[in-house]
Amino acid sequence: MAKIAYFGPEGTFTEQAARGLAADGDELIPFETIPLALSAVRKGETDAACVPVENSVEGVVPATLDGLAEGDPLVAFAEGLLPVHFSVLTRPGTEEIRTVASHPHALAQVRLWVEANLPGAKPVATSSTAAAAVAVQRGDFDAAVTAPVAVRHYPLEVRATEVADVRDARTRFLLVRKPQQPLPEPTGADRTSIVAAAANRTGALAELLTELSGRGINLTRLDARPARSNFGEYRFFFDFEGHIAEPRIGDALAALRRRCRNVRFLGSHPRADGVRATIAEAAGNEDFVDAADWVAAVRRGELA
Ligand SMILES: O=C(O)C(=O)Cc1ccccc1
Repeated sequence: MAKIAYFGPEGTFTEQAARGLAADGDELIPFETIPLALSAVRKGETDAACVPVENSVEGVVPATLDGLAEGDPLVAFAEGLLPVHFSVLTRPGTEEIRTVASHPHALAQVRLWVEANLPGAKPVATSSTAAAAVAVQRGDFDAAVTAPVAVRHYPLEVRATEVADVRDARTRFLLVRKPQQPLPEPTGADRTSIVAAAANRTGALAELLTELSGRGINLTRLDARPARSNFGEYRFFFDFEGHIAEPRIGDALAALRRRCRNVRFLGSHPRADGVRATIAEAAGNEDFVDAADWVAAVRRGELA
């Protein structure tokens, strides 16, 4: 039985994702912000934390990327994918809707709907979609844009369901934990994540990318975030197909480390969508093993 911190309060999309990833009997504990959920697992108060990482419409969740790049290391060991459409909740009997509250990612995904259906209503950012429901219940705002499950937790009225400007929007969530534990086994449909503070000089990022492309490794995401300490310096977040246990990925990670001392491993785990890695010609694991065996044989004086 594990304890899992999640980005709450109760009724967030992240709670829904955490329930999908948790085992029977696991205890789910809400935290008001992403940094607080990450800090719970760092301090050992929980065994894992569930946080959103990227959305197909709005892109990355900056608090998660920054929270994983800084502080004691954490590694992702599982991921979940949720379809994202929203419900609009009000206090029962509300007639005029002047303010619409939600997490910024949610507001960005219902902007057209709000303009068309609640003209003149002012969007207000809250820490999460469920925090917006709490604020509406308290009387701070008129409407909340929430996950469909939120209405089960808060005594509010559903004014609209299936709200989304972009159909088929999806959000990816991670389960992270401290690194001193075995990594999940490779499955052939895995994702590896790293963050690297590339040097501030011509070609530094291109060199890192070339190490991956030269080994036929397909990137699934590349993001830059400010390093925060020095204006103009950036950290680069790479997600790519494959698992560190594979020779071809191990070889690439060693090369990245050689080029950039400041590289942090953020996890290798199965992909939620089950998409298998594309392997380029002469870049399969057996090619790397065969090449290393050949060098070893030559060194032993057995071949030329
Ligand atoms: O606020 C929430 O419910 C979250 O879990 C973050 C979020 C916000 C909008 C879309 C997906 C996830």
